[in-house]
Amino acid sequence: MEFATFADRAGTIEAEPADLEIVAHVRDLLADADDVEIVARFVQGRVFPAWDSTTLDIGPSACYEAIARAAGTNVSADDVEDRLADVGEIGDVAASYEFGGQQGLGAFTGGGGGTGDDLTVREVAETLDDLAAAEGAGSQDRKVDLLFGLFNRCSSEEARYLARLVLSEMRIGVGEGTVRDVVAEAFDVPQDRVERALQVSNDYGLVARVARDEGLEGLDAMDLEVGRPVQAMLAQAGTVTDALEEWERAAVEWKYDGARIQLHHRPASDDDGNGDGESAGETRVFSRNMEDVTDALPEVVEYAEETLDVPAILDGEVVAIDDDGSPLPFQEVLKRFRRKHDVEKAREDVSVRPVFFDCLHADGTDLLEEPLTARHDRLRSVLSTESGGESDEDVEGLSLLWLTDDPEEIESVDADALESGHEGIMLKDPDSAYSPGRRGKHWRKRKPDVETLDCVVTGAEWGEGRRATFLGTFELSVRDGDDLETVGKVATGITDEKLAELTELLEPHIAAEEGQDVDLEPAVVFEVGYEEIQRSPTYSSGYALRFPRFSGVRSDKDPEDADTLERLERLQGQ
Ligand SMILES: Nc1ncnc2c1ncn2[C@@H]1O[C@H](COP(=O)(O)OP(=O)(O)OP(=O)(O)O)[C@@H](O)[C@H]1O
Repeated sequence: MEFATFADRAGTIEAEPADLEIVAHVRDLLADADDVEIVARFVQGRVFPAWDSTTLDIGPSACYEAIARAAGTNVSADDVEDRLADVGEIGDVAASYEFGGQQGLGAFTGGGGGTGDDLTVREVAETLDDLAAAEGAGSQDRKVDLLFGLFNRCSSEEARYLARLVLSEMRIGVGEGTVRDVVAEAFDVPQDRVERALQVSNDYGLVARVARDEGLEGLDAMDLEVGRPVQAMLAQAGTVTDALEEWERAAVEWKYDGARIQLHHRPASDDDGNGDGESAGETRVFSRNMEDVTDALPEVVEYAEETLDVPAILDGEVVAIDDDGSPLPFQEVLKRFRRKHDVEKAREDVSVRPVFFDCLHADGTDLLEEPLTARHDRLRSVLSTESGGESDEDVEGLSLLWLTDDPEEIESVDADALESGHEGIMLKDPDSAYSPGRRGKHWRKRKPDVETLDCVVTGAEWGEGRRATFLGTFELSVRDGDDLETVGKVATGITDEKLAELTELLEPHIAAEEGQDVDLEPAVVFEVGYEEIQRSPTYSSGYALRFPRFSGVRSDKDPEDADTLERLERLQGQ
């Protein structure tokens, strides 16, 4: 499909207010697209599959520079930025220039430019792949060159959607749910089977292509793949009473105070069955958001290599421990989690150990549909280094599980969990399947402490005096659909050292500044405690947090994972 056609259809979808009509337009778009795999991603504003943590790694200013270069010699990146400040949206800005005819890479890549001649969605996808792959010295220049080459071949409308795609701001009203429904409709396959295929693959493009080319049979044949992460099953807050009432008995586990990991392991073998001799084996570790964190957690890799002798996908938590093996607070894990350099040194300071509580796949068999208790049994057997007869306590790295209908036993498990330095307990429905990406009622978390909120940091103020070089007084927001609404400001509970760290973290996300006030693009999530939620006209959410306290950065969460206005309202009503 030509990118011009895609841009034209995207424009129609964006202008359409009615949901049903949007679905019809997207359905026609997918049905007409030869490159349905790419179009199904682009229309959601995705360049890569949902499971793939590859990023373009190109900031707004590099994008402005590419636009400026393609727009002509009289335009600078600053002009683009100024226009953005006036117009407010990068798509409108890009569409306001005339591109093409600039000498440089665009001229060599066959584009006459400006008329949307023959740029295809595939060429855009391939160029963005190259752009993402550029690394090392000079890579930023190479990225700008590649992007310039694309813009230089764009008509205004193509440029509008290219700019938005590159900066993850597509926003034409097409979400995951729409694409899921549309794939079912467009290729005449049942919705629940599309849903299942999405759960195991996490790839809307692939599912669309398989549905089109291979129909139901192809979809049903899609399985989990070791190495391709699955969305984590999530929990709701809950009580013991509710759990026992609904399920009669509950599977009770400690709620380990660490960070979620998903381990994908394929052991090395002499022969992988393909008749082509040896296979090297592979271990990958993914975070809650499916980012590849393997290199940061060598202990987990070592554990897998020592323990597992069948291919497996395991779900668990990585916990930081002190020299005696006692758990350290969650923030210590996060220090290790995204560490890219000096991992060995970091490991000397804080070491981590994995604890696994679920098994999604073992030795060629997917287990998502199996009941929790069966998955736990399978987990025990894959983690057991000696054969047979071991209890959970004897198996290193296995989360303990109590199956009980006795509230007193649950209380005592809870007390032990807290005593051991963990967060409390999880209550799980023993008969439930594993539902990737769902925050369903089959998993419930029970935490003793007051609730905290995970808020997006949307603004800040430069400090005064000795704090003049630090950002402080952070503006907090919660999600409301696609919007962010403010709920308060947090300034307390933060040391100077922490402020310096937060400044370093937030400074790249400054979108605008006026005097001491700074607007931040949504990128960072803070966990904050508070005493009360009050109704208040001061903030756009209509609520204010009383005595908000900074408790940490949720670097494992994206703004899309932050708390919602709905949750705030619920908590306020309690
Ligand atoms: N035994 C366990 N079973 C499931 N999750 C566990 C367990 N122990 C610790 N956890 C952690 O608890 C989290 C479940 O809570 P939830 O689904 O609400 O995630 P969350 O939004 O990260 O919440 P929280 O801020 O409470 O960690 C899991 O993501 C996991 O990281």
